[in-house]
Amino acid sequence: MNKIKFRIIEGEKSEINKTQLLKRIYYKINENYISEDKLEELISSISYVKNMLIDERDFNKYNFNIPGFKDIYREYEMIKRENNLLDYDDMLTLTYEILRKSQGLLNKYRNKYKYIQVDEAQDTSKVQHEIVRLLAYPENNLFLVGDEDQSIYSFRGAYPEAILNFEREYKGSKIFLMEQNFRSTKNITMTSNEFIRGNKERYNKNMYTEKEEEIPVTIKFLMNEEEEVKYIIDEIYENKKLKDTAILYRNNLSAIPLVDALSKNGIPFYLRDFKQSFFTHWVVQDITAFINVALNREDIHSFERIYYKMNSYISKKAMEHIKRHYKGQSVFDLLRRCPDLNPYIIKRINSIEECFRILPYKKPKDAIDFLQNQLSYKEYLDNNCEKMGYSIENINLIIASLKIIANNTTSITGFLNRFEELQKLMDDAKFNKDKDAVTLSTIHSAKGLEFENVFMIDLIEGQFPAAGSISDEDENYEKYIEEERRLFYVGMTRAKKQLNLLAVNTKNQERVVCSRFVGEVFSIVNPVDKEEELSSLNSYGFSIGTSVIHKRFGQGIIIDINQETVEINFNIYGIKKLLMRACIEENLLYKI
Ligand SMILES: Nc1ncnc2c1ncn2[C@@H]1O[C@H](COP(=O)(O)OP(=O)(O)OP(=O)(O)O)[C@@H](O)[C@H]1O
Repeated sequence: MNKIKFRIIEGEKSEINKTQLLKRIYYKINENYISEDKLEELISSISYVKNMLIDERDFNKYNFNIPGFKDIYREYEMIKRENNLLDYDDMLTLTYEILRKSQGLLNKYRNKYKYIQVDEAQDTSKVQHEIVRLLAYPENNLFLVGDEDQSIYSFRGAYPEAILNFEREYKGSKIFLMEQNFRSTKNITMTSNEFIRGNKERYNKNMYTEKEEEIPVTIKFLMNEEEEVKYIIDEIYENKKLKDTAILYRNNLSAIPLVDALSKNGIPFYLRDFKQSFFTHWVVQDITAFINVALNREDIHSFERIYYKMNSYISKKAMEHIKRHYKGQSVFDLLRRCPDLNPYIIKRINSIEECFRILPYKKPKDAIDFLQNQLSYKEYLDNNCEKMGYSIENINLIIASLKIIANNTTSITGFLNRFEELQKLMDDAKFNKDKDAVTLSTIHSAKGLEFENVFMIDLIEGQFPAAGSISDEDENYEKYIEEERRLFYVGMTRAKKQLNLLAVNTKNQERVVCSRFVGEVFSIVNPVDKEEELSSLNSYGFSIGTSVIHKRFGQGIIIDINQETVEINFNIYGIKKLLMRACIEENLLYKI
């Protein structure tokens, strides 16, 4: 038999590295460098295709938000095939292929393993389940342990349906529900149990605990992100149990203002799995380049990064010209000496230089607003983000995080220094793992962990559920929301004694809508008798001016009401007229 030697391309140390290879292919196909977050998305998408056993011909049925995805995928597969390279996902698909083709090998392994046990079955992918199915047949001595309510990796191919369809797929099998919770107080167990019932794709479990009720689940609506951080710090000072406290968030970016505030207050923290990609993100690099040019008009490298991102009408040819003649002078002086410039362009160069002259005198946060508006960087982002495959919501979140750092500094040099300090603080925080320190983590990374005291923060629509690439008109929207609800549930069930859910009214000075999931928990911890609610409604329950949360439309204010209908001005969806009885009977509307 011919032996083929395969090489694995995973990990930084491998001879041929998967990420390097994908970066190269992306560049070849798109003639553009791939950013860190896009690279992550590309890797997940390839994993998804492999793990879900998706045929290339069906790619158009899926929403892969990566320019040239099909061509990148083909090229990646071809290079691996021609060079006998494998990534981790290929190890699964290849195993599956070999076992299907070679009856001899399949029999060998079937005989070798009489009993098969699978843990974390909710995170097991379709191809993994298919391999298990082949190996277990015909005895089917198969035992899966998992919790479909904690399945949070479907974006990279986890396949919880295998648990849900188990009895149908394996005739004569049995399901045992493990309903006793040994971790959390009664308050937390009952609230999270009720909450996850909002999902349909699940076994109907009745989680219970023999622990005491203890502290009720707390929901706080805070004015803004500064108040949110202040609230957490005050609570931590009161409790002082650093090691037993975790602050959990949906989006890695939420860590930035936290780190800023915790470090200033001398509270040690351990940062799980933070991706430094924030600091190297192209938007962050653009903004620092603007500031660098403002501080030093001779900084040609920073200028080259941004000259075409500010509506300057400076051509590539002019840029090449100044690079050729550059000897450490001001880029603006050089620009004015370019040949063939018309008076309009010269006027434009002068006005841009004036903006860069003013910028250092502004407060750091105003400086970011200024470069966005006066130097038209915002317009550049608005016009180009979607074209380049980035969601503008995400880009705005990144800018909002920068503004929070900026807001806590007094000069733009102070801002740049703090920015560097934060990078170092976050880098060093990974060494605090076993120290007496508060844990900061995304919910994804907190899976499997537990803490006495848990804060879930930034619980606002757009962040949780995240503003994904999926619209609410999409047929898969409900599936998407169910996955987000499971993630919320994973966060809630990390808490042993105290669970604090925090939402803000404004972020980056803009009104935001509280997460629908907070609304759902709110109605669980503040139950109302429906009949009583209906009769009080007829009199004074809800009235014009009452602030409400609607499960579907988020936060709003009642502007008109009668016995049958209620008219609400929603922050995001505008004015809607709804049937009062349906809102109450289906638990859709809550006062806040
Ligand atoms: N039979 C038991 N008696 C007492 N305590 C238990 C028992 N089983 C588990 N525990 C405790 O309950 C907590 C949760 O257990 P464990 O982490 O094993 O559960 P899990 O199902 O993996 O949870 P999750 O999937 O939510 O992370 C731990 O603190 C563990 O020590």
